[in-house]
Amino acid sequence: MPLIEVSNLRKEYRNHVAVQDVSFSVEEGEIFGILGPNGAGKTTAVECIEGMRKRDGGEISVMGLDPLKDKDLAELRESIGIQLQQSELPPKMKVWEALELYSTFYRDPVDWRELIKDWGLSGKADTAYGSLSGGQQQRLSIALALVGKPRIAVFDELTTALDPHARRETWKLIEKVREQDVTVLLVTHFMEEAERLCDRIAIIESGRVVALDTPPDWCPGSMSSRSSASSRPSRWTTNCSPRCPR
Ligand SMILES: Nc1ncnc2c1ncn2[C@@H]1O[C@H](COP(=O)(O)OP(=O)(O)OP(=O)(O)O)[C@@H](O)[C@H]1O
Repeated sequence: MPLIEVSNLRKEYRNHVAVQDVSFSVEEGEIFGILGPNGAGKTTAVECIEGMRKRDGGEISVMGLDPLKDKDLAELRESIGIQLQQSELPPKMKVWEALELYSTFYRDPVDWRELIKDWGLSGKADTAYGSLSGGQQQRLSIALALVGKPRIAVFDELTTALDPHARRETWKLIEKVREQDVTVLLVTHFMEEAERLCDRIAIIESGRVVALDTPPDWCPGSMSSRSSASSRPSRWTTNCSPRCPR
């Protein structure tokens, strides 16, 4: 049984339909990518999965739990690690303070001192969040997502603000998360990132899944009859992968 199953998800904001019809499933142990241009509905879709937003239609099952049901949601929050958004921590909060605070959110948290070691933050425990480099902030973000010993981690544009070197370093960390038996849902703008990391990807445009595949089988040309390639932002309009069969 898939760990996450999304069927015909729909979400509206007032009179704007952000997610029209999104369906995919994620198997345990996968790194599953969600790729698409700005405003496509990627974040909205993952927030419905996390239970941060209430869907307007369709079905979602995460480990057999329905994020719309309050009883299930409490259980779900114990099992999903959600990445910190950049503005969520006060700049003066120290690394250890953030980890200790997050530990209080979970029934059975991991010892945050181990996370500091595991995620390369030794020597930074007393450093304020605002004084960390971009890469260090992302390390903390990953560590915070793992405090509750989740089965699923959701990373939404974790590498967008990073330079290419820090981005590649962060890719290694995402692989390390998977090695710890955590299933990863990864929202990204970068095709290269999806190709490098993901077992499968869903490409979302205008609130719909327009391609669902393993990265080597996917290429922008294969979508030309379903969407306008010229309307895609350059950040994710890449050439086909060298592994692309076309
Ligand atoms: N709280 C909100 N209220 C109203 N409209 C919203 C809200 N959040 C998102 N939207 C709109 O819903 C659509 C989908 O937004 P969403 O953030 O899910 O897209 P995205 O694919 O994650 O985009 P990005 O890559 O830019 O983060 C966009 O048109 C956005 O403007």
